[in-house]
Amino acid sequence: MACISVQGLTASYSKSKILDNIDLEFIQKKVTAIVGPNGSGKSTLLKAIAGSMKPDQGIVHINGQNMHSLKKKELAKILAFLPQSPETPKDITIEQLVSYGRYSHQNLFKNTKFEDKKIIDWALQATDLIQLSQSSMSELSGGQRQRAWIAMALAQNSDCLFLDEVTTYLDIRHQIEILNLLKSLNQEKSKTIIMVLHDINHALHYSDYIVVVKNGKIFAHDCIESIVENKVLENVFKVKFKVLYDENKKPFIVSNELIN
Ligand SMILES: Nc1ncnc2c1ncn2[C@@H]1O[C@H](COP(=O)(O)OP(=O)(O)OP(=O)(O)O)[C@@H](O)[C@H]1O
Repeated sequence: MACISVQGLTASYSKSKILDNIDLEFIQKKVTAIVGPNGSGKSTLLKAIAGSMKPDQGIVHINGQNMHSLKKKELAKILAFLPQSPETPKDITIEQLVSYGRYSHQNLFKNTKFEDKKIIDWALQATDLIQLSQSSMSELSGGQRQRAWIAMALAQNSDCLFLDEVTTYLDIRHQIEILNLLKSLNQEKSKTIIMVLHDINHALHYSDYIVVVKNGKIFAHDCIESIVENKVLENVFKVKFKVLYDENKKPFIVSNELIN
């Protein structure tokens, strides 16, 4: 069953059309990686689907509901979106930033403070930020800041997570920690994860499906096995990939040769 269905999505900046009449269905409770060349429209696609950019045309349904008819708080309970370079507010601590993730769950009549605090602490723990929780966001390294934003998205505790290049700035250990965490949220808490990734091996290892974007269109959308079998990634990136398999029969690629 699709949890997010996109029909006829077209989006532009000023007068230049970036996304051209896109139809797409994301499968509920699965991990989908969006890959494609620089400038192909991946971030624009994520923004337009997540509602942070107004499309020219098209409709997005989430769990059968027209996304544009949902109030901000309702949408935030269903979907958390972490853009590529979020603007960091000055003079707030990591813990304060993460607590913003609870906004959609708070209301005037019900005291949810204890539950909120528990989830905020869990998100800080999961992103290895407990020791830094009282540090100011303006004093952090790029990777620490990125982890704080991830923690905020996790604290939102929504069904779907939309993440744009979530591993940017992270060292290899934190990259794997975050990707393992996302996979476990998918497997144990049935979260639907949709993430733009540049690292093809991460996409092959951590996702169930891959969407390939090229020139503002969907070039392919398939399971890992078919994407690899049909040499889709070679065709789109024009790079020769040698495909190897790990002990769990998961494919990974080695590449150092361009296709002209
Ligand atoms: N705010 C903006 N204003 C105008 N043009 C933009 C803006 N953001 C992106 N673009 C243009 O839209 C096109 C698609 O950009 P987008 O960021 O969606 O691509 P991408 O596939 O995510 O790229 P990358 O892999 O480099 O992050 C590019 O040509 C880019 O220059």
